[in-house]
Amino acid sequence: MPHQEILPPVLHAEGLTKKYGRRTALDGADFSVPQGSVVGLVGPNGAGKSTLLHMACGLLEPTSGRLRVLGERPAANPAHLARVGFVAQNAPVYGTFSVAEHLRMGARMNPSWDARLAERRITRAGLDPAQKAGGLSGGQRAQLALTVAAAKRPDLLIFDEPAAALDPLAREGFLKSLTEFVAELGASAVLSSHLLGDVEQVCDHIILLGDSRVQLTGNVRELLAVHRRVPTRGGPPVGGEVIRANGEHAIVRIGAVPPQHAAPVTLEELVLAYMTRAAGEVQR
Ligand SMILES: Nc1ncnc2c1ncn2[C@@H]1O[C@H](COP(=O)(O)OP(=O)(O)OP(=O)(O)O)[C@@H](O)[C@H]1O
Repeated sequence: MPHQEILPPVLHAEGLTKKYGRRTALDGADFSVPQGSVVGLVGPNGAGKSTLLHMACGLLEPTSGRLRVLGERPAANPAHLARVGFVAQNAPVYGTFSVAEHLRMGARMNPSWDARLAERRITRAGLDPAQKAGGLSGGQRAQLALTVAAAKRPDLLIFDEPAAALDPLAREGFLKSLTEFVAELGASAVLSSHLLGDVEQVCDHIILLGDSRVQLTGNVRELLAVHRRVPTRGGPPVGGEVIRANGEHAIVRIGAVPPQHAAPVTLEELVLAYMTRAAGEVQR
């Protein structure tokens, strides 16, 4: 049998907790995501998404618990730092530097810099190398930030709300580039987003945060396979755990004997059901 290397999870958390003073941003999070995944990190405002991403990049230390990125402590050493590319919220770039200067700076700072990949991508995105980054549109800026993060050939790309401010066309272009980069590099990616359509389009794994806790996590296809929308006309649904009952339907996590008249759910319905349940628990 050929030797198969077992890769550590791209992200692995046990009891991961972050407090800012008395405020708890993340409370005892447990999850594990296999390498090669594209992970959607979703949840309402203030759920702890940026906090989690900043811990994964080593910008913040957990208060307690454990987080491993590609099998090591976040930013454990320069070699590990080089394996992770981070694009912060609003795709920050240096306004007075040209596109070409961004690439030169990237080459100087990263030993693994792939100049050909960077130049090819800049051309494909239609960016003028001589243009100052301050004059780029939001979509162009996002493409530049993505290229700079990806040209160091990381094993993991992390994005904090990468497409939030982009119009639908620019967003589509950005998500297409992201998917192509991930495929070309053979990398994993984590992106936080409020846009469930984007998550559905590019992610094969989700982590849903709500009320500072993990409400749902797993492979999207597997999660969709074990949830159903069930009519509530004939009384409360049987055959599973009711996640959310809403007027005529309930979203149910199916048990050993699936409920009758059950229909498949979309990722949006699933996420909304768990988010609503988490919000209800907070109000109680
Ligand atoms: N530096 C900080 N000091 C104090 N509290 C903070 C700090 N950063 C975040 N918080 C709090 O921690 C919680 C989680 O914030 P975080 O920014 O991680 O959420 P988020 O899910 O990324 O939100 P959004 O979707 O609005 O960007 C919030 O209650 C927030 O007010």
